[in-house]
Amino acid sequence: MREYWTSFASLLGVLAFCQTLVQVIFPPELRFAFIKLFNRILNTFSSYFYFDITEIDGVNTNELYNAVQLYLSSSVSISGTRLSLTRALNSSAITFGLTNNDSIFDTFNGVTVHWEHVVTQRQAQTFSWRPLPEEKRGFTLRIKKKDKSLILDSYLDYIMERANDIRRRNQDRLLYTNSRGGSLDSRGHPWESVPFKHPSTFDTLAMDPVKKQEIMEDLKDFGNGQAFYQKTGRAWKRGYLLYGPPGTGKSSMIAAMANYLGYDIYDLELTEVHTNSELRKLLMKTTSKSLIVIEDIDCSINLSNRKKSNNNGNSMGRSYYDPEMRSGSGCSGGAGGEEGGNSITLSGLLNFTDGLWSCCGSERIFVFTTNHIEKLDPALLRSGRMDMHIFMSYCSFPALKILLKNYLGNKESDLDDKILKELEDVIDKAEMTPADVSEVLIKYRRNKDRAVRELLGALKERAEKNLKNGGLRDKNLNAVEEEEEEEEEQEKRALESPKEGCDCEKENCKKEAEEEEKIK
Ligand SMILES: Nc1ncnc2c1ncn2[C@@H]1O[C@H](COP(=O)(O)OP(=O)(O)OP(=O)(O)O)[C@@H](O)[C@H]1O
Ligand SMILES: [Mg+2]
Repeated sequence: MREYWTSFASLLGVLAFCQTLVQVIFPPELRFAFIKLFNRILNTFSSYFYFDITEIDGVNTNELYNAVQLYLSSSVSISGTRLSLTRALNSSAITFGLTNNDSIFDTFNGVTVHWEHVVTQRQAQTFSWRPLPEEKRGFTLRIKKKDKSLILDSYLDYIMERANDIRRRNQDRLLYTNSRGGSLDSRGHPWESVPFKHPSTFDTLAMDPVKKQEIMEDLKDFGNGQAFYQKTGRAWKRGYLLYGPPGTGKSSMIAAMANYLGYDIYDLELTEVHTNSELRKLLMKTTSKSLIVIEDIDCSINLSNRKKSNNNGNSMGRSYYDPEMRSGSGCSGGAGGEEGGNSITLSGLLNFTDGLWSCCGSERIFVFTTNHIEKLDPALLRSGRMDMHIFMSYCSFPALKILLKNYLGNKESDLDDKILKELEDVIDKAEMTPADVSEVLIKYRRNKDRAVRELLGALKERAEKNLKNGGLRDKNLNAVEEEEEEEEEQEKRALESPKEGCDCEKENCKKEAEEEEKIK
């Protein structure tokens, strides 16, 4: 041991002597060049490559530095006794990382590399447009020369990807809106964002479990489908159309999708978009891994330019009518056509979802919602644009069981068999939305038995009312059809009626002329 210390002291002595020699022999301006040359000679004989990744690259922040920091924070092999903890803005998670001048080994594709977090004091600045931090921070990656070509590029790509993943997972979801009506913020961004904290998940969503599972699997396949989309030459995007009466969970489903995939939401207010090119610009400013949502699509765009045949009824063979016709269902105004003074068109919207521009960025999901699928143009509904059509129905028995569990903590076995049977018998006839059912459950939730009884009462009452009205949905659907027929008839009459001074040979022109003659 003593010998070891003696040799160590001699080595230090030699080094100190060399340093003094360098200082004496080389003037300060040559000293730096000498050290560089010395390092270069050392590197030539070294079996390693070293890569410095500094925090600030010139005057710009180096994205790779931040990515490495995040990546290493997730590394399972971090085992030091001192770690740095950070919580970023808009993040609810705390990440830990290497402290100053600490180091760590990492393995990628069977190759081991070494990372060192290097922190030094920055030399006093004379003048700079942008004040730099006092500390100069960076990571040094040491990698064996023979391994460099094998892994360097793919390793760095992997780090960037992992870091983005971690960032997204740690960061709160963001909800973007374009409600500023086309004006840009100080950074030239057309979207405004707020943290998105909707608690809806697929667990809380009341719907048929088989359908729910199918949607979840579809979303998962999409999220993991990069290679598939690449291989098949398809843009990595998917469209979902959610349709059904108000209060059946369309918006809740969107929130559940975003929470499930960890995506941000872009809530596109079409009435605030004035031209097709503005729509395209908005699309270009969305990030990947996001849901682009247009709610109540039938109210957002004027579909009067659709072909007549599409206007008449339900081209998809599905239709329903909301008995309580909420105020929004009338869809006043809209973004399109002369009424709103906007020139955004259906074809602009189709291009938005499926044109070449829709492929800028990737991994994006378009979600449209509507209460009236029959009003939508088939072009909008076709596969490739809206790949999956999801009908959000009135509360079914399986959905009711989910609501009872969520709101009252009741399992199926907790409920009396007789009540359960009664609920099952009446639920479909009642045609109550999950929103209506939840309202009853919220009101009486402190007394579970009463809540179930009250719900049963409300369902029976609604079922009876529906029976008396001869099935509200059918009745109202007929009313809509009659109204549409009447409108059509009026349009036909308007087309056929003679204009002033008309001298055509049409039958009704002749008749009217005769009548006028009689009156005279
Ligand atoms: N399927 C459902 N599962 C769980 N909760 C639901 C469901 N449907 C509705 N709700 C409850 O009702 C409320 C309204 O639902 P939501 O806003 O999702 O309906 P919607 O279909 O989007 O209605 P609208 O067509 O009017 O926009 C939600 O806050 C939610 O609590
Ligand atoms: Mg909604």
